[in-house]
Amino acid sequence: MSEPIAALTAAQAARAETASRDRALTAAAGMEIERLSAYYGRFQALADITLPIHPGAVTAVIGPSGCGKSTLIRCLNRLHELTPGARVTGSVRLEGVDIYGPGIDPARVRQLVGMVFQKPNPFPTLSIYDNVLAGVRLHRQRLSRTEADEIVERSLRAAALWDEVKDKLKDSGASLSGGQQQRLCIARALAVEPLVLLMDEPTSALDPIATYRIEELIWELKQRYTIVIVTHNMQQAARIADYVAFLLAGEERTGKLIEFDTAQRIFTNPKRKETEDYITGKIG
Ligand SMILES: Nc1ncnc2c1ncn2[C@@H]1O[C@H](COP(=O)(O)OP(=O)(O)OP(=O)(O)O)[C@@H](O)[C@H]1O
Repeated sequence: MSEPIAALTAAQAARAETASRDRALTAAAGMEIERLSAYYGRFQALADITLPIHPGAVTAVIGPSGCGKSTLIRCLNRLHELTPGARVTGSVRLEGVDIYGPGIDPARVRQLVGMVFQKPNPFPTLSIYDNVLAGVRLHRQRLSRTEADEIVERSLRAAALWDEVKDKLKDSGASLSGGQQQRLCIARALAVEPLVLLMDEPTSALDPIATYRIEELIWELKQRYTIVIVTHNMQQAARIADYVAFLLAGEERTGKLIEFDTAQRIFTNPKRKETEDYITGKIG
């Protein structure tokens, strides 16, 4: 078991800090979702989902509106349970360790499995510089100026934003364009050294050029991170995904996994008729 994963409990978090940094530089982590069901109160939003998230690859989660795509990825970093009345059964393993297991610190899980949302959400009152550091400061009380500068530059470079903002780091995050704001949010997520990056429709609020830049960035990021992206856009899934999970909800509105395969198989030769109907636009 690798060092940062073994140290998901709060007690070991400090020792894991360095190991996590080293690891993030070298290898991406895989996840295994097994018999996962998710509920909002008595309503079952997802039933019995089992699929692998392959390391260093992009997995796209697709399916019609309301089939449970967002719910699924929110279960991968324990965000789902923050909704009052929400709960999860089954397991999600990160490098072999069940993130729902006893003694696991959810805050640590959310650090290792980062999230970027649909609408760019930089903190409007914070500068670009402080936006990048916002998550880091939750985990590290003491941060020298040199360390902070290094994290800001490394994260902004990784998010392909450094050249555009390096001369105005003290400007408000809200002064940037929508696409730049989304890359700032990606920089903020990367600054805490995650192993996996979850993206919930990260380009749906962006114009085609900003979308293209984010897609290019996702290509670069998968060299170092495992990425799971929710998208409604089939062309986007075909362009960027290595693997695709197709979900569908029946009349009872509970989402189920219909098919998981390589993107190439899903888009050229899906096994299930429902998948073919969805990707050809007949349903959804
Ligand atoms: N906070 C909540 N309380 C109760 N039900 C919810 C809540 N959030 C989502 N749901 C329900 O759970 C189901 C799955 O929602 P989810 O947002 O995960 O679907 P989705 O596939 O991501 O949809 P979309 O593509 O429209 O974003 C839907 O029936 C939705 O109405």
